[in-house]
Amino acid sequence: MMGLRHAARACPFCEVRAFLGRRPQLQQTRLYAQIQRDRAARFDEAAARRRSGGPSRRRPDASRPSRMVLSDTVARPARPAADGQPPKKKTREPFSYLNRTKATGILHKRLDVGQDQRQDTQSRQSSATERREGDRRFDRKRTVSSSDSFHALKMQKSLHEIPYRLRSAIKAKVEEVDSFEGLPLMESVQKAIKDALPDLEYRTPTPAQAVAIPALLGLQKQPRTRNPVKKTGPDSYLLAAETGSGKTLAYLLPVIDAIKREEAADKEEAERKAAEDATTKAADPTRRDDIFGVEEPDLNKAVDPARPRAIILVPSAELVAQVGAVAKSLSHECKFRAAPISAKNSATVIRNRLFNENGVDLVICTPPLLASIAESNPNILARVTHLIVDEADSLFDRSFKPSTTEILERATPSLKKLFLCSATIPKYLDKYLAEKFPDMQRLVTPNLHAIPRRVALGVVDVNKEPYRGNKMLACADTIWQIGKATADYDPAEGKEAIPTKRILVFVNERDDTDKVAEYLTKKGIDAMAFHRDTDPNRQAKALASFTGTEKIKEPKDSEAQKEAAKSNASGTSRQLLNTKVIVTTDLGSRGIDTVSVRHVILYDVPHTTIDFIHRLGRTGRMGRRGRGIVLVGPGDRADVVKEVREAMFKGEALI
Ligand SMILES: Nc1ncnc2c1ncn2[C@@H]1O[C@H](COP(=O)(O)OP(=O)(O)OP(=O)(O)O)[C@@H](O)[C@H]1O
Repeated sequence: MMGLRHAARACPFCEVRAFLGRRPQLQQTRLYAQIQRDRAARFDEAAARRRSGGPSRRRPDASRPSRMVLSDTVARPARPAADGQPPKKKTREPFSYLNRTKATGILHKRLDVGQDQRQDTQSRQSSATERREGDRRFDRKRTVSSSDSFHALKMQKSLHEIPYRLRSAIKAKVEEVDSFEGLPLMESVQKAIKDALPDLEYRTPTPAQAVAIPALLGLQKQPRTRNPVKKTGPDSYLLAAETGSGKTLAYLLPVIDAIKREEAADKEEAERKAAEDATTKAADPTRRDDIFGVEEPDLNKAVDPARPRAIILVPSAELVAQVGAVAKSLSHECKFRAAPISAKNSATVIRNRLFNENGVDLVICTPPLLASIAESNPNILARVTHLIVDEADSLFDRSFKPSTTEILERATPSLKKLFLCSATIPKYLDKYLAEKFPDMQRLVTPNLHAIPRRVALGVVDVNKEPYRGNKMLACADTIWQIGKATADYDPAEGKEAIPTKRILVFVNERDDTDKVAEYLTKKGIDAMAFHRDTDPNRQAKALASFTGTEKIKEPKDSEAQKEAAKSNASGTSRQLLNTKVIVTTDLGSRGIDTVSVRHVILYDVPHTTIDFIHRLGRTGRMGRRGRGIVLVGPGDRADVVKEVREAMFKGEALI
C-alpha cells in the first residue's frame, strides 16, 4: 500500500489528488464495483419491462415527446433569471481544471482563474480578428488590381474606402425596394410623386432612395449601439451615394411625410383639447377662464411665423434654388409651405418667405445665412425636428463648419432626425462623424466613389501638335469638334439627334473662368464664365438651360445665327452654332443637376479624386450617357489621369 501511494505521488497527474488526501487506486476499485452493480440493476429492470409488455428503453415511446427538440431561442440573448437579474457568468472553479481532456498546460497554470479568463477573452478576440482578416482578404482580392496599379491616386488618398463585401450586401437589399408604392409614405406624398414629378422617367426608387427612404421612415432596425444607455440626441444618418443618383428626393420625400404626419398629429391634439374644453364648460357653465375678468390670450391661436419643422442646408444659392424648385412642385400636391432663401434674394423676399403669416414648414438655405438669421432670431430653430445637411463634405469643411455646427447645436433640443448626405466621403469627414456621432447609421450605395461606366473619359495631350502646350487652343478645338459632330444621339430620348449641345468646362482657379470664356467667345463659341460674381440674372438664365428647368426652345435660327451662318459660308469669321458652353470652377460641380449636359471638359487636371467625381458627375446623370475630356498640359499629372481612366473603365471606386 505504501508502495502504491508512493507510485501515485510520483505521477504528476495524481500528485494533485494526493495533495487533496485521496487514494486513487482504492477509489478506482470502489468505482468499478459500483458500475457493475448499476449495470446489473439496469439489465434486471429491462427484462422485467419486456416481460410486462411495456415500452422498451431503447425504442422510445412515440407518444412521449422527444427530448431532442431544436431550440427556437438560439439567436436570442440569454433571459434574465427569475429574480430579474441578468444570468451570472460561470466562473471557473479551481478544481474544474482536473477533468480537462486537452492538455492546456494545466500544471503550469497553477490553477490561476484570472489568467484563464484572460486567455478566454484572447481566444475570442483572435477568432474575431481572423474573421475580419478573412473579410479583408476578400476585399483585397477584389481590389488587388486597383490598389496595385493606383500608385498616383494613393498619394492623394482622400476618400474613405468602402469594402466590396459590404457593397454586395447592399446591392441585395436595394433590390428588395422596387416601387414607391411599396413604401409607407402618406397618400398625399405618393400622389405628389406621381403627379408633381412627371419628369421621373422610371418611377422606381434609385439605389440611394431604396436605402435612405426606409431608414428615414424608421423601417430599418437601428444598429446595436455600444452603450445604449448613454445614447442621447437625435437619430442620425449619413447617406453616401454617387452623383446624380436622386439624393434630393431620397431625403425630401421622408421629410415631407414627417411634416404631414406631425401636422396631422397637431391637428388631432388641438381637436381633442377643444372637445375637452367644451365638455368642462358644459359641466360647469359658471366656470370662467378669464381670471380677474381679463380674457387670457390663446397662445395656440397665433401661428408662430418663422418656426419651420424642417431645415435643408446646402452650400450654394444655386442649390437653394434647385432643391427649392423640387420642394415647391411637391408642395402643390402635398400642401406644405417651403421657403427657399439665399443671399441672392433681396431682404424683402427673405422676410416675406420666412415670416409668412401662415407659417413655414420647410426652410432651404445656406448655413452662413441661416446662422446669421438665427443669431438675431433664435426662435427660428426652436421647432425643428428634421435637419438635412446636403453636400455634407462641403458643409463640414473649414469654410462652412462653424455656421453648420452652430445651427446644429441650436436645433439639437427639438431635433428628432439629423440626415447628412454626400456623393463623396473624405477621410476627414469620416473621422469627424465617427467621433461626433458614433451611433450614426451609415447608408451607402453599391457604386459609391465610382464614376459610372456609361461616362467615357478621353484625354487630349496638349503638349503635342497642333497645340504645342496651348491649352486654350486645345479647349476651343475640342469644343468645335464636339459641336460639329452630327452623330450625337441620346438613347434616353429614342435615338433623336440632340439639337443644342451643352458643354461644361471646369478650371481649377476662379480667375481662369473669365480668361477661358473670353478666348472661347473670340473663337466663335457661345461661352460664359460662371462664378460667384457673375450677374445673377444672366447666371440663372444660363444655368436653367443646362439643368433642364427652362423649356428648351430648339433652334429656329435667330437673325444673329443666320448672320453668323452667312459670314461662316463666306469664310469671314467662324461661329459655332447650337453649342452652349459654361466655364466654371467647383461652384458648378456641387449638386447642380445638369441633366442636359453630355460633355464635360476638364481644362485643368483636378487636384483630388473628390473633384474628379463631382466634376465628371455633371454628365451621365440618372442612367444617361456622357463624355469627359481631360486636357493634359505641361506640368499636369498624366499618371493620375491614367489611373482615373483605368478605374472608370473597370467600374471601380476611386481611392
Ligand atoms: N426615381 C427616380 N427616377 C428617375 N429619375 C429620378 C429619380 N429620382 C431622381 N431622379 C432625377 O435624377 C436627377 C438627379 O437627382 P439629384 O439632383 O437628386 O441627384 P444627386 O444624387 O443629388 O446628385 P449630386 O450628387 O450631383 O448632387 C434629377 O433630375 C431627378 O429628377
